[in-house]
Amino acid sequence: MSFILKTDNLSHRYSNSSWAIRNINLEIAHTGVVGLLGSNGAGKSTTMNIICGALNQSEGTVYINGTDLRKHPETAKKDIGFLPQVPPLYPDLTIDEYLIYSAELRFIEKNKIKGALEEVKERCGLSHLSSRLIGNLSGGYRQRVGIAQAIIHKPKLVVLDEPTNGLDPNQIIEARKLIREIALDHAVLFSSHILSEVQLLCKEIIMIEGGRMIFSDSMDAFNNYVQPHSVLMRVENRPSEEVLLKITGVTKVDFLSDKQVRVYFDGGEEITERLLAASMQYHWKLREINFDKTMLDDTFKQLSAQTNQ
Ligand SMILES: Nc1ncnc2c1ncn2[C@@H]1O[C@H](COP(=O)(O)OP(=O)(O)OP(=O)(O)O)[C@@H](O)[C@H]1O
Repeated sequence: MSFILKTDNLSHRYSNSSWAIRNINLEIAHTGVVGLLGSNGAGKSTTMNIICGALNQSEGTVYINGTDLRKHPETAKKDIGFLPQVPPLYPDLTIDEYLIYSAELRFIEKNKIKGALEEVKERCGLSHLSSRLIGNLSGGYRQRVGIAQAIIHKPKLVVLDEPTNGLDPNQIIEARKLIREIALDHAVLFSSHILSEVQLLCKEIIMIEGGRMIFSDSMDAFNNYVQPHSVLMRVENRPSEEVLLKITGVTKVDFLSDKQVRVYFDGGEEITERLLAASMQYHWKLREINFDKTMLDDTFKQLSAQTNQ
């Protein structure tokens, strides 16, 4: 199989400190969005900076479309577009001036720059703002300009480091839409520390924590992993533990008070129907029932523990 991005045991330590990332093995073979999820300091930016050639790794290899980035940076970088965490924007330039400059940096032939500029502005919804100074743009539009410079040379791989950070909810929705469109004909590596953000955008997810990869699979597999395993019930009349434990699927019961009980279960969400039926039969007077979603921190812990076994 040929990969747009492949990393072999990528590891990095800043000067003499401990490993910032260790043995990161990534493979991206097709278009679409791959999410790189990790809490602050997990190693996302370090990984992305290395993949884009902005930082030299201490160990390991990055292949872009089969080319070793360290050995042949010019060839490899033609296929990379990068929006770093702090976008490299010049507030005193207009959008046109900045994107033309970006096109020149990317060695786009002179007679093709105008076409590339118009196409990328159209794609990123910037055509009506061509001569606006970047310094006068809203955060959302600045981020679009950042994305535009990352795709102006039509790279196979687009790397976006926390592109929705600092945007307001409407701007986040717009940015998400744009990233989805770009992912139709590019492979996009997208980082975030927000699980729901990655769940909304990505078909595949890679989680790193403490510089190590702790999960890499489809979003479906991840969602199955974080399926809720307990429900919280609020009732008027305290149920009997014996009755609860006899309900199919129920594995454990914790009484938080006489009116609040956490029920652990194996299996799917049909548990609620069984609890509802039991409530009718035993007159618990069920007032509320909610799934306890596994918190991201817990998920990190569970996955880390599993990986380190
Ligand atoms: N220039 C640097 N010098 C020394 N240590 C660094 C440097 N940059 C990052 N680190 C350290 O490397 C580790 C990984 O940081 P990195 O910025 O890659 O994480 P991140 O997942 O991108 O976090 P964030 O979302 O906060 O940017 C952290 O322990 C961080 O303190």
